[in-house]
Amino acid sequence: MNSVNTTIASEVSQPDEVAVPVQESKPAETIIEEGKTVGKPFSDDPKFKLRDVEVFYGDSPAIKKISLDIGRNEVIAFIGPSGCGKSTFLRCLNRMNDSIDICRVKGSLKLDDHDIYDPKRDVVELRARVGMVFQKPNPFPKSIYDNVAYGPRIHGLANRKSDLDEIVETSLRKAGLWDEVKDRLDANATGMSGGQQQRLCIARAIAVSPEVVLMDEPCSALDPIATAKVEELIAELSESYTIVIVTHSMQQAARVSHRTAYFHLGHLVEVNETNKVFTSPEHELTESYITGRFG
Ligand SMILES: Nc1ncnc2c1ncn2[C@@H]1O[C@H](COP(=O)(O)OP(=O)(O)OP(=O)(O)O)[C@@H](O)[C@H]1O
Repeated sequence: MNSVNTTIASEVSQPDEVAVPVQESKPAETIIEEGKTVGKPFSDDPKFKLRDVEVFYGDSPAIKKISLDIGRNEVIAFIGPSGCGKSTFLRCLNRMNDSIDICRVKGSLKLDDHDIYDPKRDVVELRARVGMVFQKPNPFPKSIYDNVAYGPRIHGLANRKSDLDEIVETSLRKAGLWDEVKDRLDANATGMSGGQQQRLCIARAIAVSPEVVLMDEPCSALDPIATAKVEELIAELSESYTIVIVTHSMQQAARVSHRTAYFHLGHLVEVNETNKVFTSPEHELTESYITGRFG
């Protein structure tokens, strides 16, 4: 999607050289202002409007007053060092954090102007609208067909077998998997390759016609060829869906996303067009990260 020619230092392997860690000049905490994000965190036509979001695990803050809009049909990548809160923030968008007893979420989180955390909200319906693909492919130990048909069945999206067949085929086609599996829809999904399993999980997520797909490091367990297929798929899906992707690969963020958000110690430090983040970041912490000084 974006062709970024800048060298992303931390991803270039130089086998003959010994990496010398470069010290940050100032501690990160001293150059982050709580609630202040540089760049362009807001959009004219937001799908998600997130304001002053804080997340705590027990008494420990994991997300500190983050405000961000996520646009309709935009692909936004969340990047940052391990433990900076990317996954925690992502999981707020469809209340996946609800299953963690010690997790508390504060602030205003709206999807199409409706409160995501409204106690009266139907969380099953929310998760159908905001689907999720996880780091490790997690197909059900059922047939390929039943994996994709599961969501439409429980949400009553197909009255007749022929309608269900059509949803299964369309979803597998959108996930770029139909040709590989059309002759073995009854085979168990656990017998597929890792890359096929991940595309099946994407087909399963889109079978219920979501508006948003959240992806938490969807390629970290895949080889480069399977990764390329999933990335192609993200580009195609972005025509119909809003996509939020957490990735450790800056190359991947550069390839697939329109905007990139850089997180650090629970803060959203910078968000901007992806090209800008990787060629001329505004914040010194973003620059340190993308040039491989830490992470
Ligand atoms: N279930 C949990 N219970 C307690 N603390 C948690 C839990 N999940 C995450 N945390 C803490 O919250 C902070 C943010 O974690 P999170 O997993 O969101 O970061 P991340 O940026 O996604 O990290 P990574 O890139 O390593 O996946 C970390 O300090 C982490 O230890």
